[in-house]
Amino acid sequence: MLTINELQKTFTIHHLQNTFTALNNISLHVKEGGFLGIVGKSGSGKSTVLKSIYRTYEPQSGEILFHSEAFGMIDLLKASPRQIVYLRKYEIGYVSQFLNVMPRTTALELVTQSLLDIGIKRHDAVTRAKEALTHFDLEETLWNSYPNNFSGGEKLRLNIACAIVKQPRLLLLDEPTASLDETSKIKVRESIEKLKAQGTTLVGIFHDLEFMDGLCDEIFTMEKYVKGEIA
Ligand SMILES: Nc1ncnc2c1ncn2[C@@H]1O[C@H](COP(=O)(O)OP(=O)(O)OP(=O)(O)O)[C@@H](O)[C@H]1O
Repeated sequence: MLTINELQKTFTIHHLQNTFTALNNISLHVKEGGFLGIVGKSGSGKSTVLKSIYRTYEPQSGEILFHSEAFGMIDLLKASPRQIVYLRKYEIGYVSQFLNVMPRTTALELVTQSLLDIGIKRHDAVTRAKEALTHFDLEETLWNSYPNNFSGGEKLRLNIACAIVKQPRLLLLDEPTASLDETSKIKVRESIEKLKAQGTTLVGIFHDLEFMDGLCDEIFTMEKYVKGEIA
């Protein structure tokens, strides 16, 4: 489903005129329906890998081969902006700790919209959106409120609902449970298990190794790259 070959990403800090390597020849593979957990020290490049797959970042070299339903085998680094927009809409989901709120869009409308975007009829979209919000324990009193004033945990649960409700073929999870309490974490785990059972392929970063236990099929450990050496 996803094969990364020799991925290299450097960042240039312009005001310091300094370029450093964040990813040095990363190669990994995730089979269809599998769950790969990425672990490693802080700053070792875990989020950079996910952001490169989602094409938020553009790596300098390497390949990210994704088995797309629409485009067949595609190198995400070479995909056109249109193809990336399509894949983000229909095939690849990304959940982080942060919510991109749309101005004057209520929580319910936000989740509904992500279903309307993929062609679900409004009536069904609203029903499924309500089910997702209920599942993630977002109080009904909040459904018609604007999320910019939500607490961190509420925003996060809304964010997860928006991504999961679309049932993407590949779901990238960038520490989505970081600020959640135990009960909410269990909800997220249940949803991930359900997605897995439906055949969704997952790549996730979780600091909480207990959370990953029994969920991941494989673990990839990032090694921090420092000045030409593996630290
Ligand atoms: N947009 C950026 N511009 C400059 N440097 C960046 C950028 N994004 C990440 N980095 C740097 O790249 C390195 C890897 O960052 P990344 O966020 O991928 O690490 P991580 O393993 O996910 O860390 P953590 O576990 O702390 O979230 C870090 O040194 C970070 O400061």
